[in-house]
Amino acid sequence: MQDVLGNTLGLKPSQLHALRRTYRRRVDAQSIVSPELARHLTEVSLETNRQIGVLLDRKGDVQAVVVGDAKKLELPDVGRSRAGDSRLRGLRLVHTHLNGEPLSRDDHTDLALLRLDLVAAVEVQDDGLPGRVHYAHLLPENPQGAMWKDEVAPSVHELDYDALSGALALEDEFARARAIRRTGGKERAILVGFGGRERGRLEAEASLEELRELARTAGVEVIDATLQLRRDPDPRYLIGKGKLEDIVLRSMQLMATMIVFDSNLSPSQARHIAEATSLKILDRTQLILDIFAQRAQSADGKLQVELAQLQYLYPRLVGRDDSLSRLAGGIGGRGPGETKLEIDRRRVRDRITALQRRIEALGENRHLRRKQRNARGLPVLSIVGYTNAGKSTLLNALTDSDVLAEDKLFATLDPTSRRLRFPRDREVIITDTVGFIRDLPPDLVNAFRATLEELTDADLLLHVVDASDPRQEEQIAAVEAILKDLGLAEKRRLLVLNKIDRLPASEGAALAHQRDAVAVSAATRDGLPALLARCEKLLWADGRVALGDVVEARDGEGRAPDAPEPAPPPREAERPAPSATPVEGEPGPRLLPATLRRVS
Ligand SMILES: Nc1nc2c(ncn2[C@@H]2O[C@H](COP(=O)(O)OP(=O)(O)OP(=O)(O)O)[C@@H](O)[C@H]2O)c(=O)[nH]1
Ligand SMILES: [Mg+2]
Repeated sequence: MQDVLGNTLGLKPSQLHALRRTYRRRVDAQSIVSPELARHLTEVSLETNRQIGVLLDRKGDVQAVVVGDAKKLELPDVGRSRAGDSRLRGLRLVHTHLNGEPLSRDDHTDLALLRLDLVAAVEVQDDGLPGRVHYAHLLPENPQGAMWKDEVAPSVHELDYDALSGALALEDEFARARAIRRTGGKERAILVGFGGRERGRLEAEASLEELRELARTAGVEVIDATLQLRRDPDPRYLIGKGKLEDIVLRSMQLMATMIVFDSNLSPSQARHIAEATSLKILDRTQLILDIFAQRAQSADGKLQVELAQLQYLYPRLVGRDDSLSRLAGGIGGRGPGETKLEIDRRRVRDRITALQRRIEALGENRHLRRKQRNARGLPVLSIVGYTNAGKSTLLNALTDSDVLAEDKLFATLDPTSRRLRFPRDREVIITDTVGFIRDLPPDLVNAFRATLEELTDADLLLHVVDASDPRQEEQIAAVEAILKDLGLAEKRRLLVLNKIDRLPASEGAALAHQRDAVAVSAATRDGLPALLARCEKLLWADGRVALGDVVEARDGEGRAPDAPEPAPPPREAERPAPSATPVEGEPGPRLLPATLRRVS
């Protein structure tokens, strides 16, 4: 015979014996509870002054007998909930309430989180007999957004709810609703922001807004967003257990398939939260990594993203593999290559080492290619800036190209280079790079170090800022911090305030003056001549880089022997300045499809 669970300490042997005998009882499959079982429970309950509960399966057999205290009953672990599944648990909870109280918050939470078929509370009367019965079952999605329905029966003899048919009908409804949702195919996410001592409300709100953009970029449908303010993060659940429960309940109501946290979760928080729900859990870093994985085009890019994902995942792998299997596909589980993430730690470690080697090797190639590409030792101008600032649009405007530019974060992953011709036959190579973002995951910075190496070759960095974004100050600071991280703090740079077409006239110029920047609109080309003049001055004013002796002046290296002969510069008349040609070996920009292209 199975054991009695829960708060059994201090029970008399006779009471324990009576409780054990409960396992022998059964009710018919349709009834919530039989009058006999109810009476047995209320009698023992009165005698022990504790709540007594049973979990009944769909055949009506007793699966567990649980003892609580006078006010509540804690259910044993009945296995992880299978939310996302349209089925219910196949168990109903029938327990006693000693003070005539209705179903409690805990009762409802258990009903929803454990996906029980039903929860019932039988009132214990003073004479030990069963009184009214309160019960609740889940509801299918409804316009009121109600999660469950509460009912009361005046006595156990007047219970006319068919528990079995009710549960089966509900499962049908859930399955239907899910099938409809699925046709959309998108993940449905609840976003959770977090603010506290370290990050105030305004900052947390702004960050949550940005997370929304990230989610949109990742192709996730955001169905709800909530901000939790709390002095200090909860070490286990970040936002605290109660709040997490609320969110999980809400996610069930809204049929969410994932919860995305705006803060990064520690490995232990990720584990605890994953244990509290079976929804997919993602944090900010994982979402960013996923976007990168979706967007990586080049061999380099794919390897770098995979490396970053594995490095992030590695400390989060703990013996059991179900946190892994939930990462097996879709948002957050997307590997850029064929590799599924369902591999154990050891293999992850081996893979990390192998990736690092390959990236290194590619890095050497890249270095060579760069040298060949720039055999003439042209000055290099690199565009950097916050994601979505308009870097690619600026490159396009300056060089008449059509590099992909769109209103999404991280449109650009792979560096793209073009030649940009100034008046007087002066030429530079201009490079577009991956956008930066605040709290850029360190693993990602590391992984992309190879790509960002290009920046170390730059003679001048154009730091592009979206001057119409209210968060531009933080964005500038975030970019500066990352540049410093990359050892580029000393690089010469020019601040370019973009999108001034969105500002009231003359405000752009005033801002630019204030910050010693150049105000432009890459969209309307406003301010571009001034920008070019400024660049020209910075690049050539000191005579360091002058056409003709650039090779020695730059790095003392001549053109690689197998590099193609650079085409003679076209005459001014043929090619109005400024204008661009793609770097040698590449067809003209207009001939290529409008996808990301790299110069190799
Ligand atoms: N109004 C206006 N919109 C602009 C301007 N420059 C760029 N945009 C828009 O801003 C959005 C982002 O532009 P991108 O050029 O893709 O930005 P990016 O900095 O390359 O972004 P990532 O590669 O994603 O980091 C696009 O929708 C552009 O059309 C501008 O001067 N004015
Ligand atoms: Mg871009």
